[in-house]
Order: sequence, then structure tokens, then C-alpha cells
Amino acid sequence: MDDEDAMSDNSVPFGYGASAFGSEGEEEEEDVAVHRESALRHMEWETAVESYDVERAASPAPSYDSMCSDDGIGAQAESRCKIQLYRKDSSGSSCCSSSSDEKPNEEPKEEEMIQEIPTPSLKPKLLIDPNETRHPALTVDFAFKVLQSSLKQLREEHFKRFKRILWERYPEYFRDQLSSLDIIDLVDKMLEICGLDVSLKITLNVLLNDMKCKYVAEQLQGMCKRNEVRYELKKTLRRLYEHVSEDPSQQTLFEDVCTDLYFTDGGNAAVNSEHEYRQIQELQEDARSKNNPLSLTDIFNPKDVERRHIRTVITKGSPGTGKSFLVQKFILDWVEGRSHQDIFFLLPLPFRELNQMTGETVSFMDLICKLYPEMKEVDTLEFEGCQVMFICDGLDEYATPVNFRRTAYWCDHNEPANTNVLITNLIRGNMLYSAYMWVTSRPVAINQIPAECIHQLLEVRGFSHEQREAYFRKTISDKELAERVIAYIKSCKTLYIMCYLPMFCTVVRRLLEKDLQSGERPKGLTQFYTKLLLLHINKRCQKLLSQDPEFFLKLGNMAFQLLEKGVFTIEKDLWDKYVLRAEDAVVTAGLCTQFYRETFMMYQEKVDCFIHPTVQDYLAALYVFLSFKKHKKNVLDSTKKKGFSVFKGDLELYKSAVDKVLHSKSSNFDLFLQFLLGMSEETNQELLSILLGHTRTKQEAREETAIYVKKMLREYPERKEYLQRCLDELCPHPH
Ligand SMILES: Nc1ncnc2c1ncn2[C@@H]1O[C@H](COP(=O)(O)OP(=O)(O)OP(=O)(O)O)[C@@H](O)[C@H]1O
Repeated sequence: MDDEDAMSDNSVPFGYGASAFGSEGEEEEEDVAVHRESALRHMEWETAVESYDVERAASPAPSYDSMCSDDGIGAQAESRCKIQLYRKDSSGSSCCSSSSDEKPNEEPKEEEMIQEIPTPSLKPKLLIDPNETRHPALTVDFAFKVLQSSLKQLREEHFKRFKRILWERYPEYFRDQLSSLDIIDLVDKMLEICGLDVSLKITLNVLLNDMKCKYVAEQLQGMCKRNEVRYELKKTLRRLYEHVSEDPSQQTLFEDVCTDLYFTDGGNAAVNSEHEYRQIQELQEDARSKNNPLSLTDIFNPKDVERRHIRTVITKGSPGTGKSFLVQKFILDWVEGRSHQDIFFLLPLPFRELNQMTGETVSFMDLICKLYPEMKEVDTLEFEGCQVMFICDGLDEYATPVNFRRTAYWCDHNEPANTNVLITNLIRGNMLYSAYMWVTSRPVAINQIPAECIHQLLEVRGFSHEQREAYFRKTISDKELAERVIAYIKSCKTLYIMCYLPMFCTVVRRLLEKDLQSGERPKGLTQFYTKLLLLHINKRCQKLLSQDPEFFLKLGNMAFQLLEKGVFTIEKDLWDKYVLRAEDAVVTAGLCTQFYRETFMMYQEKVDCFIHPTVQDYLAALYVFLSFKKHKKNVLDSTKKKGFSVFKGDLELYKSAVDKVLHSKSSNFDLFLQFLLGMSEETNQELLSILLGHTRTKQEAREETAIYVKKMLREYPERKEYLQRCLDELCPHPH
């Protein structure tokens, strides 16, 4: 193994238990040499301890296999480490001269060194407590790395001395002279002969008590302790992230659901505006946006980090595109040792959790320990060779805006400060500059972070075409059913287009799986969108709705008026016109988003729009429907009649919508009509009762509307297919 690599490459999990050393107190100071004499004196009666003697050394040493931890976290490392243990070159011993701040005070001459340690005349004993269990974090690979890294810090003559002492002191382990061995061979031999715990124990004893290399010994102890903490942290993260959080009742394993996502470098992509009927021309992809899909290993890829000086990565994406899932995948891959093992501590700090601490005054280390109590065992996160990474998911959810200009400078980890000050300074890089920072957010909140603090901007775009299909194949265990679901989705263009949004895929899977399994006719398009709306409402909109019960009516009105003009983007002044706040629609409701449009040369303009044009169609239909049901107003009727009977009114509303579409030169309202008719359906009205109350469309009105649509079918044969879909929305069950 290359020495440099061994110091910096943590590509497999470390694993060593400081417990192997016993306590850090007096007991530790008790040198093996002391034991050697006393143990021999008490050899006869000391039966409680296991003993090893010279004869024992002749027997084959415990193999590496038997030393391997059987914990999943370490297993992968161990299978690899056997290969790594073979040296690639013989440069190991040359590193002995590398400098260290604290070396043994006097450099004894070789003869003195030999004199210093009397040749043992008796067989020494090393006391091993049989009850002492090895920490599962202790792996061969870790022990190898940590021993090698400690010995590399000794000067050449001290390394010689170390070998000499080892040989003198522990003849029960080392029968042959060790003087010819370099670091790699020595560590290899130690591990092979003594095992993991004993190798570390004797190394520490020799360093601390015989050679007085306090600095190196403490470093060794520190690395062992941190490695245990890392192990515990991984356990906690596995527990927190291994299930899909949206489904706590079902305990769905994340790995059973998670499908690869399409995300790119750049962050200038236009919003997906593919539409079955409408032509959305204004959304041209920014020329500078990059379409090359990235994979998780491209995030904080060590080569890019170095080449592009990346410290802070920001990932943006419209609501439901899968940012949190991407983060969860990254975390679990780290926990399971699948990627990013150069990161020593991975500490997710979700903004949702940080909201619970708003206004609190704590030190940064306390804040970390509050979320991850196992971190109490380490008093600092700044130590050489151990990369730390923070992941702050969902900046848009953070209750306190991050203000880089107004927030005080802070870099002390141990002094208490307001949590917002700590987080702002962490993102800014004032605290733990060398730590990696990954922040994810819906687009609008990204503006809080100044450009100079963003070293890489990524954009999550949801699922590509192949990924959509892969999602259904992965999540539906019945293969044949999965294919039927995919075939159905492909048969409905709008459904297929909208499945670019992973959140929508989840809705579609749940509904279609049930319907197709039971042989029922699948739900109309309206129900999928209504469920999506409810997911958004339940996620964050409850408070907004209690403050502004008319929010969706107003947003729908804006959607409708823009649809009349065939416009999908939302000009800034429109928000005021409809008495809305862009943040409510973009951040809270998650039904609108933002993107950047190149207007003139280098100038970029921020543009608001709906998350997808079909969502605009749905909201426009919702507006017409809510206006009618709640305010008895048919907004499609230009004559502005009042006082109609509900049955007549229902029929008139649908008739006027059908006429509007059939008489229109554009296809702008085609999907709108499908949604409006779908909203008359009973299940959808039940779902919408949170906005609608308990009003119901009379069966009679629906039947009459169906008769009218069928009549139109005959009059407009060229629109047969389309009108048939309208009928399917109106009567999703066989009629
Ligand atoms: N990679 C994926 N594989 C499978 N399902 C996914 C994936 N990504 C997202 N989903 C589905 O979409 C839902 C929303 O995803 P997620 O919460 O990650 O989106 P988000 O972009 O973080 O949204 P928001 O901006 O609302 O926080 C998930 O709960 C899950 O059902």
C-alpha cells in the first residue's frame, strides 16, 4: 500500500475500538513490562486471565479472517483490506524520518537503546482480559492504517528502537528479530501474530511508556476513539435514513424505492414544459445549462474538489423533484461504505430540524451533539486527515432567512451563539473552512446565498424517460403488473410526461397498482393531480390555508387568466395584482417555481412559473370549480347571470366549458376541460373537501353533461379521441 494513500485514503471504513486499550486512566499507564514481572511472579495463581507464552508464538497466528468484524459496516472493508495489506513497494521505512512536533526528547544512541531495555530473562506475559469485547468498529483495515500512520511519525532511529523494544518485550509474540522489517511488513506481522487488539495495545504501551512518544500515542488513541464515534454515527444515520420517511406506517425500505435521478451541473435549466396539447414557447433552455447527467459520486468527487476548489455545493430543484431523496441516498451510500469514504464524519443538519432550535443559543459543538449525541465523545471536528461534511437539506424550509450581510462573523465552535449565526457562518465557511458543505433548496431560496459562496451549483430535474420506467419496475414487485402500469402510463401522454416528477410517480404508482391489480378501470387524470395537490397541502400548506383560505382560488384565478392568454410564466407584478405572495406559491405551496432566462448577452432574468404547465391547467380548472361551488359564480359565462338552480348551474357550467374548448382556435383549454369535468366526480370532490366543504355535484348533472359530450362527439368527429377522454374523466367507471 502506498504510504501517502494510507494516510489520506479512507476509501474503506476505519474500525478500531479504543476500548481495546482499557480505560484511559491509571490502568493504562501500567506498562506491560510491569505486568511481565508481576505476572510471572503470580503465574501460578492467576487463572482468570488468558496467557500467551513463547511456545505459543510458534503456533500459527490468528489469521486475518478471524479478526474481521462481522458487522455489515466493516465487512466490505475487510474483504478489500486483505489485498491492500500486500505492500506495493518498499518505501515504508523511509517515512520514518518524517517530522513530528513531539519526538522523544533525547535521541538515544543505538547502544543506549539496547542497554535501556534489559534482555528479558523470564517469559513475559501480556494480560488479556477475556471479558473485554472488541468494538465492532475495529477492522483489520483500520488497525493496519492507524498503526502504519503512527509508526510513520517516528524517525528512523526511533522506529528501530520501537522494533527492538517490541522484540525484547514480547517474545511470546515475536520470536524472530524484527530489525529488518519496514513499517508495512512490521504492521503486517504484528497483526498476523498478535491480532488487532493486542497489536494496538502493545504499540500504545511501547510508544507511551517505553519511548515516551506521548504525541504519537495520543494521536493513535484519538484516531481510535474517533473511529468508534464514526461507527456509532453511521449506526444512527442508518436508523434515521434507512426507511422512506413519507411512509412511516409501512416501514418501506429506502433502497427498495430509490431510483436514479436526473441531475446536472449548472443550475440554469428551464422548467420542464412538455405538454400534450399546448405549445409553450417561451421556455427555451439556457444555452449555458449542461445536460450531462451526473451520478452521486460526482458530488464532492475528490478530483473535482481539488481542481475546482469546491467547498460548498448547492443543489436546487423544483418541489418534488427528489432533492431530499438524493441526500438520503448519499447518506446511506456513505453509511454502507459504498461511496465517499474519504469523508470521516458526515453530519446531516436538515433545516426542518434546525427550525426546532430557532432562537436558541448554543455552541456549534453542542448543536451537533444535540442532533448526534455520539459526537459528544469528540471535542473538536478539526483534526488532520479527517474530512467532515455537513448536509443542510431544504433551505427553503428554514424559518429564519440566512442573511450573509447582516449576520455577525463567527468562527468559535465552543462559544455559544444564536443557531442562525452558527448556520450562516457554517455555510459562509467561517466555521470549519475545510469541511464540505452541501445545501439543497427549492429554487427561490437559493438567492439567500451569495454567488461567491457557491462553488458548484447542481440541479435536480426529476426522472428521465428511462428512469421513469425504472422507477415502476423497481417499486412494483409483481413484474407483470409493473409492465401493465408502464403500458398504461405510456398510453396517456400527459400522465407519462408528468411522471418526470418523482413525487407524481409515487401518486401514480399507488393509485394504478391498486386499480390494475383489482381489475378496476384506472382513475381519471384528475385524481392523480388532486392527490398531488393534497400531498403539497399536507406537506406545508396547512398554516397558509388557515391564514388565507382563498389562497388556491386566487392562485387558480391567476392560472386561469394566464391560460386565457396562453402564457405559462408569471410576471413579477402579477403577484400583487392577485393579492398573492410569490414565496407562498413557490416555497410553501410548492406549485410554482423559478428559473433563469437569458435575456440579453450575459444578463439573466429570474422568471416565476408553475411547476409544470399541466399544473397551471389543473389550478385554472380548480378556480372555475371553486368559484362555482363556493361562490355560485360561473366564471365561464360571459353574460354573468345569477341565481340559477344548482343542478342547472352545474350543467351550464360544464356545457359552457365544453363549448369554450370546441370553439377555441387554440388547444390551451383542452386539458383544463378534462380536469374540470373530472372535478365533478364524487371521489375527487371528497378529496377536495379540504378546499370545497361538503358540496357534491348531483348525479343528474353529470349524466346530462355526459349526454352533451356524447352529442358533441358526433358533431366533432375530428375531436373524437379527445372528447372520449373528457368522458372518461367525467365517468371514470364503465358507463
Ligand atoms: N430517486 C427517487 N426514487 C424514488 N422516488 C423518489 C425519488 N426521488 C423522489 N421520489 C419520490 O418523490 C417524493 C418527493 O421527493 P423529495 O422529497 O426528495 O423531493 P424534494 O425535491 O426534496 O421536494 P421538496 O422541494 O418538496 O422538499 C418522495 O417522497 C418520493 O416519493
